[in-house]
Amino acid sequence: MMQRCIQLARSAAGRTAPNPMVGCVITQQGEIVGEGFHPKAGEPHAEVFALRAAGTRAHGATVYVSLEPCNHYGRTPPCAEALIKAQVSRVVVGMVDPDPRVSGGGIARLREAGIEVIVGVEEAACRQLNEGFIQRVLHQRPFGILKYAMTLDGKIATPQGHSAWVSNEAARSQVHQLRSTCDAIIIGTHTVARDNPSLTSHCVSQDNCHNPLRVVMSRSLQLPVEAQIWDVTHAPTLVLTQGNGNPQILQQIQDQGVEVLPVDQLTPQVAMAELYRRGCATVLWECGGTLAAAAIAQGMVQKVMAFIAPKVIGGVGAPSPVGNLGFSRMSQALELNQVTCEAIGTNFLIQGYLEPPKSDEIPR
Ligand SMILES: Nc1nc(O)c(N)c(N[C@@H]2O[C@H](COP(=O)(O)O)[C@@H](O)[C@H]2O)n1
Ligand SMILES: [Zn+2]
Repeated sequence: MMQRCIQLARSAAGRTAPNPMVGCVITQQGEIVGEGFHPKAGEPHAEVFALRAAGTRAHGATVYVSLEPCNHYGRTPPCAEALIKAQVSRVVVGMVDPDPRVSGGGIARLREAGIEVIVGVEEAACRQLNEGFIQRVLHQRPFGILKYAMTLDGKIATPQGHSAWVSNEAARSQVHQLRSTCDAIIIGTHTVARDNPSLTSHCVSQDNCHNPLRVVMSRSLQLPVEAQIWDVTHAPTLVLTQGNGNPQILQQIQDQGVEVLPVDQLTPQVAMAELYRRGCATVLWECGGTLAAAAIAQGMVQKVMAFIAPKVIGGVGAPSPVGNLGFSRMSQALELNQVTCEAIGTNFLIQGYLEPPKSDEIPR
């Protein structure tokens, strides 16, 4: 049932920030009588939809929910009260809500009302479902994912910068799917100029056409006038810049509907702070090696997703996915945790989590 909750929750992936993805299932004698998920911040919580579907069959029922029911008045009233009012008997919770407005309070309120509460069922999966929300709430910044595709010899392009395509079609389609679950994607000046990416989800499935906010970090504004990313018909674009870059390009892209925001110091940290302010929970770094290294060094990358293609392109000057981190010894290498490896046809996806950087190891 908790796996079903997670599946329901995921149907709103990319659309709930700053809120979490949550799914809820209500059962009577093992039979599902109501289901729901949280579709969007400002709309009712998953429990409310499931209770509506169950109606009077919620009396004496067991409720499964991937996140602790809330007990606060936010954009919506407390779910704990709704569950008490519906006279459910038992609530099975995936994980405690890290939001300090809830954080154990919902569970305590249900127990106080005489409802049996079981906590921590499929907890690891529930935590993974909401790694963006957890990062946002606990660290006041979005969860950063660095994604790249490289050849077997560690190159993301030829020495001339040509990169279409490193990975196979199935891997690229998985990236489109990934984009549809993110709130923003960041690239730098060179990626716009060299790759001309659209950075959309290409409407991966009928029920998920969500496109994240596309963010270009550009100090110089030495950007092409013609680029797919300036077409804001299907997805918005934000250019973060510093100082007085090229005023001509600035005017031209603004005329097309692109938002330009000058900041004092254009760094990955400042970009992520701005995206946090805008409500983002999960941010994808699809940038080149220099920006990727800066993002890692500033602790703005929590997860790495590396697509590896069995190709060898060679070339001493061919770019690699991560630029200079200032390390000179292999013992300084950043090791990923919870590593998984998945075959996608003849390509591989290796992913894992980065420890937060120790300030004495990485130059900032
Ligand atoms: N248990 C649960 N189910 C949901 O469907 C939810 N969206 C939440 N969210 C929690 O409530 C906070 C948001 O409250 P409002 O939507 O603004 O009323 C969010 O931070 C979570 O703590 N919980
Ligand atoms: Zn709630």
